[in-house]
Amino acid sequence: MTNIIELNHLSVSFASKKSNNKKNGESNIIHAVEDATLHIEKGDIYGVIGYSGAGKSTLVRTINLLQKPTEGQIIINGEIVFDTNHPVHLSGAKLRAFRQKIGMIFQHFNLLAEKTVFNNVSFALQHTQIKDGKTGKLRYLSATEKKTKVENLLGLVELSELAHKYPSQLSGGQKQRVAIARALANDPEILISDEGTSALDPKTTNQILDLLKDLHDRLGLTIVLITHEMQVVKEIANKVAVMQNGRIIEQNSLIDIFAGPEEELTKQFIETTSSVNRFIAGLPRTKLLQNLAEDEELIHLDYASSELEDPVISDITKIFDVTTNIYYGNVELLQQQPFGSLVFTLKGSSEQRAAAKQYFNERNLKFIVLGSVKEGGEI
Ligand SMILES: Nc1ncnc2c1ncn2[C@@H]1O[C@H](COP(=O)(O)OP(=O)(O)OP(=O)(O)O)[C@@H](O)[C@H]1O
Repeated sequence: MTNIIELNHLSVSFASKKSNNKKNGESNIIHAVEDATLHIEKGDIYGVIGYSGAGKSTLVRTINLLQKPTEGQIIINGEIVFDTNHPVHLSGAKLRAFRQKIGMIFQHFNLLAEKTVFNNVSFALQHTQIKDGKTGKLRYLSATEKKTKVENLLGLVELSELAHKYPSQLSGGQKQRVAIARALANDPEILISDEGTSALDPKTTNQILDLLKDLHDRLGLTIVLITHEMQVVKEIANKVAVMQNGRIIEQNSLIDIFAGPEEELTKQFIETTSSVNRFIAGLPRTKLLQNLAEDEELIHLDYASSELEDPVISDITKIFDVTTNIYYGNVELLQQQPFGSLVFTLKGSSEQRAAAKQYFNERNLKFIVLGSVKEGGEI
C-alpha cells in the first residue's frame, strides 16, 4: 500500500501570547508538536488519540496546511507540499485546489446558521472548477450541476428530506451529517475528523461512526480521526497514534496496540474501553475467591492475539477435560479479530489445569491466576 500522507519529523511551535512572560530576554515558546512522524496509507482509518492539549489538532491541521510547521516535511499523495529544507510554496488557487481535496469536520460542526442545509453544502462548491468536456478549459459548476451534486451528497448522508431546514432546526447528529456532506463536496480522498463525535451522545456517535465507515468503504476515503476517546478509535480505526505533550509516543495497528500497549498512557486509554479491571478490583467484596475449591483456580485471560482462531474455552474443556465457569466476559471483534477478557474458574486435577495453561501459553494468550487454594488451604 502507498502512503497518502507522510508527515516527517514535524514540529510546530507557537510564541506564547503573554508577551510580558519573558525569561532571560526570550519569549516563551509553546512546542505544540515535536518531531512527529506519521505515515498514513491510502484507505487507512487512522486514529490520533491524546488528552486535551496533546497537540492532535495542531498536528492534523498541518495535513491541509491550515497550520504551517516550524520544522519538517509533508508529502501528500506523493507530492512534497511542505519542506523546511527545500521550501515549497503553495498559494492562491493552487493552495485552494489542494485544500479542496482534503475534507474536514469538527466537533461543533461549523455550519452557517443563516443558510439552509442545501446551501451549507452548495457553499463548498462556490470555487469548484471542472474541466469543460468540450473546450477542455477549467470552468465553474453550473447551477444545475451544483444542484445535482448537492442532492447526491445529501442522499449519501441520508438528509435529502431536510434540505430546506436551517441548522438551528437540526439535531447534533443531523448537523454533523450536513458537515460531512459539505466536507465531501469536492470529492476529497482524505477526510479529517477533528473530534467529530465529541459533542454527540453515544447513540448518535455510533451512527456517525457507522456513516464514516460506510463512506470509507464506498468512496475509498482515507480518514484521519482525532479523538480523546479510545472507544471511538476502537469502533472504526485500523491504526492508532497516541500523542502526549506534542509527541507521538506510540503508533501501531489497532490490534497490536490493544494486544501489547507499551506506554502507560496507551494502557490507560485502553482501560477506559473495558471494565475487567473494575471487576477484578471488586473481587475482594465477593465470596468468589474464598469459595474456590482445592481443584479450582480463578483465571483472568486476555483475548488479544492477532492469530487467534481456535475457540479456546471450548477447546480446553474438550481436550483436557477441565470444567470452566465464566464470571466475567467481554469478547468483541476488533478488525475481525476476537479481543477482550474473560475471568473464569478452571476446575480439574493439577495436571489437567497445567495442561490447559500450557495450551494458553502456546497460543500466546496472556493470563494471570487471580486465586487458587494452595496446599494447606490458603488462597
Ligand atoms: N494558535 C496557537 N497559538 C498558541 N498556542 C497554540 C495555538 N494552537 C495551539 N496552541 C497550543 O498548542 C498546544 C496543543 O494544542 P492542540 O489544540 O493541538 O491540542 P489538542 O491535543 O488538539 O487538544 P484539544 O483537543 O484541547 O484541542 C496547546 O498547549 C495549545 O494551547
